[in-house]
Amino acid sequence: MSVKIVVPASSANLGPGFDSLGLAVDRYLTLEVLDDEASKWQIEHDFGPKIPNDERNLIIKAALALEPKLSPKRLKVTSQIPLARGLGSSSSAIVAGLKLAQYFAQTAYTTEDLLQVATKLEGHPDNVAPALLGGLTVSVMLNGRPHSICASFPAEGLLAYIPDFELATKESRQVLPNELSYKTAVRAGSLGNALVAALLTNDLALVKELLEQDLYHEPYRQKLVPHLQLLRKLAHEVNADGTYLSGAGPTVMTLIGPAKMETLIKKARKQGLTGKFIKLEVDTLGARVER
Ligand SMILES: Nc1ncnc2c1ncn2[C@@H]1O[C@H](COP(=O)(O)OP(=O)(O)OP(=O)(O)O)[C@@H](O)[C@H]1O
Ligand SMILES: N[C@@H](CCO)C(=O)O
Repeated sequence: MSVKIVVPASSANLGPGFDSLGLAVDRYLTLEVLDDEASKWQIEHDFGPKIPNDERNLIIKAALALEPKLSPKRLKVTSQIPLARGLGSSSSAIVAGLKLAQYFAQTAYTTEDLLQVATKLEGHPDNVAPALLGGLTVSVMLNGRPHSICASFPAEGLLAYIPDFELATKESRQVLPNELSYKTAVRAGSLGNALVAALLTNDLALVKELLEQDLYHEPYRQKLVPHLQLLRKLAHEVNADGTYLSGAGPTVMTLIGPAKMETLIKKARKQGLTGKFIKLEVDTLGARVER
């Protein structure tokens, strides 16, 4: 009986929800077990030579982080999630490895166990939580452990603009400040609080305002993603419902009804934006094992 693990992509931050809010979306990484009693760890993929095919691969490293005694397997991974684009590719790989270990381990690991290890490996919970749990997640670290509250998401459509260049999270985090002034920190926190409240009460008009008011990361990353402000301006012209930097970028996400998407895409092409547009929906299931 072949085992298949499916993990959704994720879009983190949602502006002022930096390092806390995340949303699972309907593009997937699929991990297949070709041989569950192999002589050594192997993983087939088409991500290119930079990605290892042995136990150095992030998927296998995540599996062994949870269950070090896991016996070697021959795996195959395919993915619709572009690497280093701000759609949670690393988190999808980590969660896939943890689900693999959970499936084969003798120990009954809980979802909370997986979230804890995933967050440790990724460094923050806002991509791994939606990848694991699905939907919209609001996460916080308490005593070194991640806690994620799951919620539904009010928008009726998502349009991602994926530029044709990579932006590694590590590089994108290097431009962030070490601290903020007390006044800015208080303001930034109130914007994030209000965004969560607007999302949980389906107040889309308020979500639209708050999504674009981040003070934690977008102002500093702007120079790395110059297309963000242009797309935000064009989205306002078609009366979309808010635009934010997806994760560490360079992908930009716009909340927009399907009927307006083509108009926005045409405007963007006229302005010389040559990246890929993909229409997305929220994934509500999160990571799952399919037989
Ligand atoms: N399926 C995979 N298998 C193995 N390694 C992967 C896989 N997907 C991502 N990675 C590793 O993660 C790196 C990309 O992670 P990074 O955090 O920079 O971007 P991201 O996760 O795509 O975007 P973001 O975290 O901003 O949403 C890749 O360069 C690769 O090293
Ligand atoms: N919150 C993270 C998401 C990317 O993994 C960041 O913006 O750096």
